Amino acid sequence: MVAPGQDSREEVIQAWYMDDSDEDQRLPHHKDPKEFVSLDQLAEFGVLSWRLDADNYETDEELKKLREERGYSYMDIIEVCPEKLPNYEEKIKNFFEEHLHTDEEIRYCLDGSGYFDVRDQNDSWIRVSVKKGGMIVLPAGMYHRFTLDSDNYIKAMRLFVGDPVWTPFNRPHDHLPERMEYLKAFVHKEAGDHAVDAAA
Ligand SMILES: CSCCC(=O)/C(O)=C/O
Ligand SMILES: [Fe+2]
Repeated sequence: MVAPGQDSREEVIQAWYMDDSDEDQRLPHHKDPKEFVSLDQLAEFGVLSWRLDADNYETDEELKKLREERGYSYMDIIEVCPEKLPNYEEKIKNFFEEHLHTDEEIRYCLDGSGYFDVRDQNDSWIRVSVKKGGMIVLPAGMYHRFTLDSDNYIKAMRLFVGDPVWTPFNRPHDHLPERMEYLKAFVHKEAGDHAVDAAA
């Protein structure tokens, strides 16, 4: 049930600052006290989010429109669990290495759940919990990582503009043009704003 004025995305996507403990990566890792991050704050770092009808993704007009608008021509479905994912242990390890891509990472959770961790502008980790119906876009050039949560299962749609490139560039890869573009657009943007203000 969504209260008036409440954003229904928050039922399936939540974000918070992480603690520094080395405990099991699949635990929530909240700070004490908890420090939540709103979906609007995430959007300031370039992380976009939607809530869609995961039970009817094959016929969903909203998904179709979104794909057309954003040019997401490619789609496949990945299930992350030992029975379904070849080289499961190696993949799980690689997903949790901090990395970036030179394209957007677009994931739509069709079932299960997982954590996408992203860096804020001060390099602190924000944990983004995505459940069934939640779709997120991480911008090209943003450092991030992925882990299953303690339910140990996610089924996700992967979308891409054109032929998919999954290559992860593990940190540090700060010299890549996409990294520099990301910093300019979402991290150093205030410096750019001040320069514009000063010039006005
Ligand atoms: C839930 S999709 C698996 C994670 C993944 O594809 C990726 O690139 C994480 O950064
Ligand atoms: Fe990734």
